Order: sequence, then structure tokens, then C-alpha cells
Amino acid sequence: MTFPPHVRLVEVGPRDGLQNEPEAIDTGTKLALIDRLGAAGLTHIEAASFVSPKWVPQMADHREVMHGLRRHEGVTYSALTPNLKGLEAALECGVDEVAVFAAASEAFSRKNINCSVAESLERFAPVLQRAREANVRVRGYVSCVLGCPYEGEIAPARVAEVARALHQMGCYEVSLGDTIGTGTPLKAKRMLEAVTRDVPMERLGAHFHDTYGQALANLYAVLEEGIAVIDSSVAGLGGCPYAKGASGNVASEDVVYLLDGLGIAHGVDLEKLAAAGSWITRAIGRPNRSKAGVALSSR
Ligand SMILES: CC(C)(COP(=O)([O-])OP(=O)([O-])OC[C@H]1O[C@@H](n2cnc3c(N)ncnc32)[C@H](O)[C@@H]1OP(=O)([O-])[O-])[C@@H](O)C(=O)NCCC(=O)NCCSC(=O)C[C@@](C)(O)CC(=O)[O-]
Repeated sequence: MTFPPHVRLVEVGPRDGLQNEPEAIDTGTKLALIDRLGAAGLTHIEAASFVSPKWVPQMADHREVMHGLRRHEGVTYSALTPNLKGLEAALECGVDEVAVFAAASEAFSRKNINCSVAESLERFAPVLQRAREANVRVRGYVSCVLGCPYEGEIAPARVAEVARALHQMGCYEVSLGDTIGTGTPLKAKRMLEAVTRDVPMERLGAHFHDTYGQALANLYAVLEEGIAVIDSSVAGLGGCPYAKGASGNVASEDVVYLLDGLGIAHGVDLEKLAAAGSWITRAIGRPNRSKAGVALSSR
């Protein structure tokens, strides 16, 4: 059993965590959260999403968020950009990095971005081209890697195919999303085994939701295989607007606690992170879904 010596956390709370909130969250609250996350030592923060405000109203203030950032040194502030329109707007706002998002499920792709998987990949090609010209790195997501809310089981070979396409078109990293959190450790290992036949492990990240309480177990399983990039959301905020019933990402505080226990370096100050989690859940009136966060904050 060999764990990676260091894991990079990609904090997706301000985007994946907040995108599904039914009540409007003011830009100031989002900015204060992002600031606290940077102060806690997170080096990669997904801050906004340049998608259609009709589709995801909560992310409509993407410009204000990007312009209002109090930037911490060494932190990459990224945003989702599903097409050229989103990319151009994100570049105007000085985004450090962008992400395109595909799915391993046809039905989910249509619900989420209104096109087939093949069409989405075609749409991403000019996004990658333009981002390259602007010297901005592109991350790729594959959703539904361990199950789809519409199609059920997803074949690992299909996940591998989409991950390979994103990698080949120039995504520096491909994040594997268990969008609805139905995965279990053995399934996660098998999926990863299939994907790493086509994409090197060091180019992959794990993006697991915790709907069935399996996210930490799944992360442990893929850490054992060598995954060294983990997406997580402070206080376990979130859910996907196009995956009914899906709960938040694995909580960042819980991941940090797990990594500490395994002796894996991560560079995050757990106390500050837990304080950020308590603060945002109070600010938006949500339960804190991080067990470690709740335990630390109530000491
Ligand atoms: C992709 C589209 C735009 C296609 O949507 P569409 O309706 O097919 O596109 P369209 O080109 O026909 O445009 C429709 C309208 O949207 C506007 N528009 C078009 N593009 C943009 C843009 N970039 N920014 C702002 N506005 C935009 C466009 O200008 C037009 O405005 P109108 O003329 O009607 O006023 C739409 O389906 C969309 O925005 N989807 C976003 C879905 C989304 O954000 N989902 C959540 C993120 S993915 C996720 O959470 C999963 C992940 C990544 O976390 C991993 C995991 O857990 O699995």
C-alpha cells in the first residue's frame, strides 16, 4: 500500500458547493468565503462558473466574484467555462485557470449542458485552443463516473473514453466526478484502473460526492492507487442542479483530517478551514455536513 506523499486539494465549495443553493447568496458572502479559504492555505479554489444565468442563477454574479477577489499569493482562482462565450468572459475577468465539463452519460450531458457528449467535446476544442493562446490552463471534468441519475450504471470503459478525449485535447488534469455519490470503494478502484490505461495517474483528480456516505472510503481506495489530487467542498456544501437528490461534495475538513491521519502532506490549516466551514454554514443557514468541522468547531 503506497500513498502519495502530498495531495493537492481543489476547493470547489464556492462553485459546486453554492451553485445549487435555492436562495440568492450575495456576492460579498461568496467573496468572504473565498478569502477565508485562501487564508486557510488552499492553493486551488474554484471561484465561479461562467455558465448561462438562466441555467444556474446562483452563479450569475461570476464577473463580480472574479473582479472582487482578494487574491492570496500562490492561489489559483479558477472557473467553469462550458463554451467560448464563457471563456471570453472569464478571460476578461483575469481568471487563472478554467474548466470544461463533460459526462460519461449521454442523458446527463443533455440535461446539464444541452448537448450530446460528442457535441460537448467538439464545443470544448475551440475553448482549449483559445485558452492555450491566452496561456490559461484548462482542467476537464467527467461527470457520472460511478453512476448516473438517468442511466444508472456507467461502464468504466466509457469513463475512460471521455477522460482520454479530454486529456488528448489538452486538459492538463481530468477530474473524475461521482456526481451522485453512488460509488463504493471497489467500483472506484475498477473505474480508476480503466481510466489509467489511457490517462496517467498524475493527470487525474477525484471529485466525489457524499450522497451515500461513501466519499471518504472511496477516496481512501483511490489514494491507495496513487491519486494525488482531490476535489472537496468546505462544510460539504453542494449538490448538482441536474442530479436530483445528489448531496454535496466530500467535506474539505474531513479530507484534511483523513490525510493527516495517513501522514499525507496537504498544506491546509485545518482549524482555519473548519472556522470557514462554520462561518459559511451560519451565513447561508445550512447544516454543516463536515463531521470533522463540527467536532473541531464545538471544542
Ligand atoms: C452550456 C449552456 C450555456 C448551453 O445552453 P444552451 O441553451 O444550449 O445554449 P445557447 O448557446 O443556445 O444559449 C442559450 C442562452 O444562454 C446564453 N449563454 C450561453 N453560454 C453562456 C455562458 N457561457 N455564459 C452566459 N450565458 C451564456 C446565451 O447567450 C443564450 O442567452 P439568450 O439569448 O437566451 O439570452 C447551458 O446548458 C449551461 O449554462 N449549462 C450549465 C450547467 C451547469 O453549470 N451545471 C453545473 C456545473 S457541472 C457540475 O456541477 C458537475 C461537476 C463539474 O461538478 C462534476 C461532478 O460532480 O460531476
